[in-house]
Amino acid sequence: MNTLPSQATPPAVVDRRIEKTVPLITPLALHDELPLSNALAEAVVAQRQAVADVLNGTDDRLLVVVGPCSVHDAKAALEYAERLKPIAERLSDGLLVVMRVYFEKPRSTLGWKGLINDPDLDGSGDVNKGLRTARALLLEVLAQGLPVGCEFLDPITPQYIADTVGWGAIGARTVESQVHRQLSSGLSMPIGMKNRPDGSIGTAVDAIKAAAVPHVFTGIDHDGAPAILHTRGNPDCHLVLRGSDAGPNYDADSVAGAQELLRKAGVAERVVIDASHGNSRKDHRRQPEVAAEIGEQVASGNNAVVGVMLESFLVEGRQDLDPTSELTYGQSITDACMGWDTTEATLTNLRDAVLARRSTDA
Ligand SMILES: O=C[C@H](O)[C@H](O)COP(=O)(O)O
Ligand SMILES: C=C(OP(=O)(O)O)C(=O)O
Repeated sequence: MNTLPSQATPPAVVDRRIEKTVPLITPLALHDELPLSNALAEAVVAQRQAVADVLNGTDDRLLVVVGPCSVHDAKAALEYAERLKPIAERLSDGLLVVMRVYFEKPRSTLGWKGLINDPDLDGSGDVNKGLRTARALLLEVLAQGLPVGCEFLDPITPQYIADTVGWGAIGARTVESQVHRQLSSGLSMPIGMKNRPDGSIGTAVDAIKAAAVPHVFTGIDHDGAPAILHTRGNPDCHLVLRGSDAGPNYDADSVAGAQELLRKAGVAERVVIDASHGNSRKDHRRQPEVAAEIGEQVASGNNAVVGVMLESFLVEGRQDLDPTSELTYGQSITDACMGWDTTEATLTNLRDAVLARRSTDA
């Protein structure tokens, strides 16, 4: 459906490159359709507090954000959640497991932008369907008893799903953006700020400082009406080291360097390390060894390492989105992921590292 510009605006100057506009469901309508029950809302509040406790060191476990690079098939993501839940429970003496349920993909140039943007995987861009599918899946994962982690990319979509999210990320490509820092200052959950793709950690530290304080910016309210949002500031933002185009930054010296930057900036010295992306040089087979090295730092007593991120799915590797062939069930269509067996072993090693750190601290 095309909308018309205001009578007062000469058509020659408006929307010259907008092909069409389609009405977007309001946040309220989506929440009414797919409500978060009181019981699940209480769970989300508790999950966010649990994440904050790990970040603040009042809980000595490791936060582990693990799951597919992106969700393209809700059924496979739910099967992943069903498998993850018992492992998360078994390892809960050392790990706080959050399932990575990523719906928004920031692209370096072009590519599929995630399930919210394009749920039919064909460029048709049915965002209303994407939001419905995403929210329904988030509710199902929560019902499994797992906290969820999402990247926030589009500044409007949080109004539709953020009530279900226990941990969020601002990605490497947007961490310098004022829009994303302002957004983070108003989000209700802890937010990980990733180092920039070129390796700049200072930019993520700046983002942590910027998001910690109140901001005023424009957005939409729950009714979908344009609104001026006044935020309170988010004290739970933290650094995520994800390596860079030039190579990894998970080694002990890089972590010490990052701690120094955080200390100088006057923010908490806590670091989550992403074992994928630049840290695995985008080779999923390296993630277990990266996680093992992170585990060694943890086991040797480094309390600044508070979390690990892993990209993992039912089937290892990745596949191209090719309209002429069937997709392999449970395999990533964005970055390559570890497979299920490797994931379970990697999580177990990380738990053992936490137990070793605990015995060193005792
Ligand atoms: O995590 C996912 C990707 O690394 C990110 O979306 C960038 O992907 P691209 O470089 O293939 O666009
Ligand atoms: C895009 C991602 O990571 P990064 O921002 O570190 O590239 C991601 O985790 O999906």
